[in-house]
Amino acid sequence: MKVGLFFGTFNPIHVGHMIIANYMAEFSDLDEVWFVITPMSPFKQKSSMLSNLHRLAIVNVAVENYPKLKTSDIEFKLPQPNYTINTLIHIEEKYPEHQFCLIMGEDNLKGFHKWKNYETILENYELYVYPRISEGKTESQFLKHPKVHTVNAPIVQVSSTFIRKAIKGKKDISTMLPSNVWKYIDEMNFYKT
Ligand SMILES: Nc1ncnc2c1ncn2[C@@H]1O[C@H](COP(=O)(O)OP(=O)(O)OP(=O)(O)O)[C@@H](O)[C@H]1O
Ligand SMILES: O=C(O)c1ccc[n+]([C@@H]2O[C@H](COP(=O)([O-])O)[C@@H](O)[C@H]2O)c1
Repeated sequence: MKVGLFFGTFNPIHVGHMIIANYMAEFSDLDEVWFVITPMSPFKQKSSMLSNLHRLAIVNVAVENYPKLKTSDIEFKLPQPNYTINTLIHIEEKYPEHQFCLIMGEDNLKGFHKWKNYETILENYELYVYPRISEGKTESQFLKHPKVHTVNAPIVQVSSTFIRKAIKGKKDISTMLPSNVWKYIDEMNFYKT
């Protein structure tokens, strides 16, 4: 089976993430998309971060009605910050029967040369890149690379930061999260203080 790995902190997961995962699962040759919940992303500050288990629980709620979308907690036991190359090695060992690819926004591809062992990643894994509005230029070595595939998924400009702030500000942004996720977050009183 061909599996696309979508890495993120998902604090919380929102419709922007869901639409990309759904589009990849339905309109590319990927059989499944796995959300890999990252305890600590190498370049991100931990601001108002829910625990790993709570973020995983929210993503589990989000995917419960989509058989092609799954979650992975493989990074929970790996050293932090979580470098994707380490996770890929572990996931290959755990699931030798699957072929793994990376799902990445064009914004992340712009900074990909800063990732740990990015050359090794590119040599060994296909990258499924979706468009995002962002500053700067994507290096042509990446855009032209035979392992990089552009997938024309819709652009949705929502972020977890926006959602956290909006919930704290008592705004009703329920349309920006899957409805069962909104219900769960609301019941658990996440991000309200
Ligand atoms: N609206 C969106 N559409 C497509 N991709 C997104 C969107 N928001 C985030 N991503 C990408 O999804 C991956 C995981 O996202 P992440 O969990 O960091 O969410 P985020 O919304 O960027 O979070 P935060 O606002 O807390 O930084 C990252 O590679 C990120 O660039
Ligand atoms: O491996 C790296 O060097 C590396 C550097 C930056 C980001 N990543 C991965 O990319 C994911 C998205 O990154 P971010 O910073 O956009 O949240 C994050 O969850 C990490 O798994 C990985």
